[in-house]
Amino acid sequence: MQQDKILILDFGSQVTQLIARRVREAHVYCELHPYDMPLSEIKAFNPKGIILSGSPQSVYDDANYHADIGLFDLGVPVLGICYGMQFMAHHLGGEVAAGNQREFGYAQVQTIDSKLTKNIFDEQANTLDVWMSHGDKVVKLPENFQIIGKTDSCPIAMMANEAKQFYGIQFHPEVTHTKQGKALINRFVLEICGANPSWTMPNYIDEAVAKIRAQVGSDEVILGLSGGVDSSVAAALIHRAIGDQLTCVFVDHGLLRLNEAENVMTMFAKNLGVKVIHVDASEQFMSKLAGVTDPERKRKIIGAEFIEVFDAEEKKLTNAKWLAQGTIYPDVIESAGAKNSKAHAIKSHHNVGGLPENMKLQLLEPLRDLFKDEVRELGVALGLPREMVYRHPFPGPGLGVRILGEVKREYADLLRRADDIFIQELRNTFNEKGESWYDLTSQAFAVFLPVKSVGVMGDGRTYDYVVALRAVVTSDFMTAHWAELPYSLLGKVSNRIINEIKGINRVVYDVSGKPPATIEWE
Ligand SMILES: Nc1ncnc2c1ncn2[C@@H]1O[C@H](COP(=O)(O)OP(=O)(O)OP(=O)(O)O)[C@@H](O)[C@H]1O
Ligand SMILES: O=c1[nH]c(=O)c2[nH+]cn([C@@H]3O[C@H](COP(=O)(O)O)[C@@H](O)[C@H]3O)c2[nH]1
Ligand SMILES: NC(=O)CC[C@H](N)C(=O)O
Ligand SMILES: [Mg+2]
Repeated sequence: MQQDKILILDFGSQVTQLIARRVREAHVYCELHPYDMPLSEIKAFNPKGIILSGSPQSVYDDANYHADIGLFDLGVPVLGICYGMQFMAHHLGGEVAAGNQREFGYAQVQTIDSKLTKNIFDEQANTLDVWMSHGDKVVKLPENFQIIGKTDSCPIAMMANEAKQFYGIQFHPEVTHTKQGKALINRFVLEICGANPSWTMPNYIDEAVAKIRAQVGSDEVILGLSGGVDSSVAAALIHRAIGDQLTCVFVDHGLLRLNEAENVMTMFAKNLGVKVIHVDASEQFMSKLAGVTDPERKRKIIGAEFIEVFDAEEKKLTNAKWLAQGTIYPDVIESAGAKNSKAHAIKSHHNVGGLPENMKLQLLEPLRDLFKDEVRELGVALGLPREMVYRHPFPGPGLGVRILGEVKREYADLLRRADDIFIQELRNTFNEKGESWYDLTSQAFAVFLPVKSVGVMGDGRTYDYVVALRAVVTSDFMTAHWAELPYSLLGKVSNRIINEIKGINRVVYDVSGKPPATIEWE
């Protein structure tokens, strides 16, 4: 089935990804492309509508970001958001100027009837509660446009050429702070563009299965299974498509969570009938890591060892031509961004993603177009248990980056148990709305500090290790707040860890945000 598609041209706003999220939530497929996508490619994409994003730039600057204005002649509806609106105004004969006052945050827009705002109001007729973030504004309308919304400080807050179905809005409908934002995007996508809301997970599964079958034919596929969300969902999807042609390799580096290996094997091999090779490489990893304390060296060693193990397993398969990976859409967008970035390398992230080129395998990445929550929805639709699909992410190097300094089996064993207690208590403690603290945090874990402190237990002196608890709330893992866990929960976790695990006599809670700290300690 041919999906209707919306094209989003990205002029570099911080929140462009959210536009894509909102369109997908309306069950319409969309893709995000750089603003300078050539017109021929835009035509070939055949969008039902185009959305122009916001931007840090100003349209009247020489260095402005310039999309091909031929897009206004394609006969498809266009929605310009913030810079996108200013771009539309600037190129269709209107005028944009620097405002004398930056407008940032909440504003109320008084609307005038238009197709874009039809039926989106409940009782408070004709006012929108919106989030603004701009310094420039449209000061003169382009020809055949009319004002469809205004605020006190921004007389042209919304504009439209209804005949051509061009709409410009100065605020950001994609952020949740804009109360009717979702409704506005739905109006644009479903009513104005007339896109068919056929982007649903069951439809997606059928399509993806057919595509995987066509792509791999009778070849064998190999996949690194971590027990995390992305590789698990990829495995389930590919298994649905090609059954036993898929072989998963699950590497136990000795730095996994408590019972992880058993859980992964039970679920995939036993319950789902997926072929999984369980490689116990813990000796190999531990001996390579012995005596190494530098975080970057540890990461490099773990990465290189992963490759060794993987390479060796691949050689045992006779007909493997494909390497499957759980790459998801934010990975694709971020790595495109990273190519032009001059950003500092803070840590080398390791997964099997950096496999050596001489493996000569072609990449199979069936989740490339999906956001994380869509991947989760897909996992549930494929029959994976919710508990696994809604897990916190777990880094490839595992406990290796959560044991500070030298990694020892003894430390890993203590840490695994402490971590398990923390996670159990998060899962079993709820806020007043009945949500578990596990679900209220984005990632939580324990960290092993190889320092000893003095304690007293049962009238005797102890001299044991320290464990730090880390829990963060974040939507993108690029920035994060430490989670404000209830003291009673922290108290219970601390008590249990110290009482149940001989060797740990002190528990501390990490109250650092990212930045300046990172989420993992190494
Ligand atoms: N222990 C492991 N054995 C085999 N492959 C692994 C292992 N750890 C990581 N990988 C590979 O590295 C990839 C990237 O890891 P990453 O943690 O980013 O994703 P994930 O584990 O699938 O999902 P999540 O983000 O939920 O942890 C995985 O998809 C998997 O293919
Ligand atoms: O697959 C991975 N391989 C890695 O090497 C790695 N290092 C950090 N992380 C995860 O990335 C997110 C951000 O972590 P940091 O704030 O510590 O950089 C957090 O979710 C971390 O758990 C990794 N994931
Ligand atoms: N968020 C935006 O798109 C801002 C656009 C433009 N840079 C302005 O300040 O008005
Ligand atoms: Mg993982």
